[in-house]
Amino acid sequence: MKDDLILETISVTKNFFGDKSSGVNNITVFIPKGKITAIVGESGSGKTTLLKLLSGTMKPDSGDVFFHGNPLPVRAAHITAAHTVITMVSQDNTDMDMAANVWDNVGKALPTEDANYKIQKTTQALNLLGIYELRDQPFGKLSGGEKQRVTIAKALINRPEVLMLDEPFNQVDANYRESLQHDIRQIVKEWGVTVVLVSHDPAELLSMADELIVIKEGEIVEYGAPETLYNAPKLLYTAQILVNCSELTATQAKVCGISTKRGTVVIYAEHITISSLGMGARWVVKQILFKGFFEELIIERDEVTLRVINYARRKHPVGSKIGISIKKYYEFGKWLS
Ligand SMILES: Nc1ncnc2c1ncn2[C@@H]1O[C@H](COP(=O)(O)OP(=O)(O)OP(=O)(O)O)[C@@H](O)[C@H]1O
Repeated sequence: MKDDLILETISVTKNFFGDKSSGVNNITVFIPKGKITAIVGESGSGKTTLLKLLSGTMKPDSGDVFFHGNPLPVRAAHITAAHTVITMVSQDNTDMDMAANVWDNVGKALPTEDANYKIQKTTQALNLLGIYELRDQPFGKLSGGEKQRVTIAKALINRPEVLMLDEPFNQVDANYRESLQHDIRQIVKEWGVTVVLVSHDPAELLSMADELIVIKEGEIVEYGAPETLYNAPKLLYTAQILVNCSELTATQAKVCGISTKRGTVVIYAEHITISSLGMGARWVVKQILFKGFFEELIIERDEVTLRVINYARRKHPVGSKIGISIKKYYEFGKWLS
């Protein structure tokens, strides 16, 4: 095993009730040390199962999981304070005491009764996640985002080597999410802690993760740096997960002035510009999605639908016609313009 890997699975399979379409099949994956690796994929693709196998909280039917090159022992699903090397934060907050305050919830993860040590470590963990001011608040009364910070503080208090996060931003509103992502990145940099996380919304992780593992129907289908997978996905599945794009058949592509010998081309919304209004404009604006400082227009022509990013907001109402110019499009394997 290379020094820069911390966890690896070799041909790991875990099915539920003997159903091969459940869980994960024959997965070999390497988790780099001190980096953020995100497992992405459609719902039910096996993300959480893989996370549990990597954390040693689920036993594979076959195959091996190694931690620092040694077999990873399987332990109880409910992680106790003694399990300090790999910690897992799940979405359900089941190991948090709703009535107890933030301080007690976080401090109880320490495997010691030494009062001074507890004060020092708990203060440090709360400060790390920017929640020291919440220390006297009952956990149950916090917002989703605050709760998530508390559970992460608790998971980090014993300075684990690996932090596993299952959908960490699910309950967190958009503003709060960015600062939490930023803080997790800081901790990774400062402490060298390895993070493995699962997300439903991979687009938001493009700036956060160092590596992406793309999983489909229980198998890993692509793996690499977010930028690489964004710019040159090998599979349509990956493009659809990571990018705001439209998939067109060769016949539909013709409507856009694209002639292709492939069965499918993909057009990213960001590569379409609005070029004309009035006479030459043949695309009808069907829907406008408000995205803050820009809009996404859903446009249609001859039963072809495209998505277009529009920064000049409120200029093209529903029902109006526009002309477009497509800067480039993607045929799997190469960009064309
Ligand atoms: N304990 C279980 N018993 C039976 N089937 C299970 C169990 N856990 C997972 N599965 C099945 O295995 C498959 C993968 O589930 P998993 O939770 O790993 O997917 P996921 O990608 O994390 O899904 P989601 O994004 O919806 O949370 C699904 O078909 C799921 O129904």
